Amino acid sequence: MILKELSMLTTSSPDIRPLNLTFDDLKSLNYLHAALSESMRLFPPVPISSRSTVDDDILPDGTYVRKGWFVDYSVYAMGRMESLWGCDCREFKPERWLNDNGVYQQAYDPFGYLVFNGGLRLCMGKDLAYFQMKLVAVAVMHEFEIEVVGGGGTPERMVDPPYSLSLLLNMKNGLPVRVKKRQVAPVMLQELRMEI
Ligand code: HEM
Repeated sequence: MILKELSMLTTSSPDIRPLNLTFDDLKSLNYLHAALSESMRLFPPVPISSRSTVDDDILPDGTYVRKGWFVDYSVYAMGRMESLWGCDCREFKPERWLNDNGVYQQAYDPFGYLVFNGGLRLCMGKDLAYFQMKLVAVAVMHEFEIEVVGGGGTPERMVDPPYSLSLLLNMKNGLPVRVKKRQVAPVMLQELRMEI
């Protein structure tokens, strides 16, 4: 699906010329945006977070916390909760982020998706991060064919390489892939006159 979406940008650019992209082109990649959100739901780059209380308090569910206590929450576990995502919560399904017209929509409950935290402490680089991820994904997919080595699963089944838990979520042994260079010119970002 991502390649199909990408091909809509490439039809006007023969392979020998650079693929000229604008910010609006990147914005229009709804399926890629959804696939990134879905990847981070299952594999959040910041998998666990912690807060300490400045005073005695009572959490919305009635849990009592004393001054100086730590309250941790697992973004990784939240991304796999049936109560938040439904019975297909363990499936990789970018469509859950798209409305009937295929346009990206935010998660129903923004506090159920804390990949970039939420509320007043929402990550200030969120939009920039999506922009960078989309740009890199487009550039790589345009120029290379990538095949996961060792059977990474089918589109219906979630690819689940082993991860090691730390402050950031790292793949334990990396993800071996076979890379084949395609005979195409590189991607250019028009506004920045930048070759990716
Ligand atoms: C996929 C990429 C990224 C992820 C998953 C991410 C995630 C997060 C998370 C979870 C927090 C909350 C930390 C906390 O309060 O415990 C945060 C805060 C923040 N992030 Fe990001 N981030 C990403 C990229 C970026 C980028 C590219 C920038 C800047 C260029 C950025 C700038 C910030 C800043 C300034 C805060 C502090 C916001 C505040 O506390 O008011 N982040 N990010």
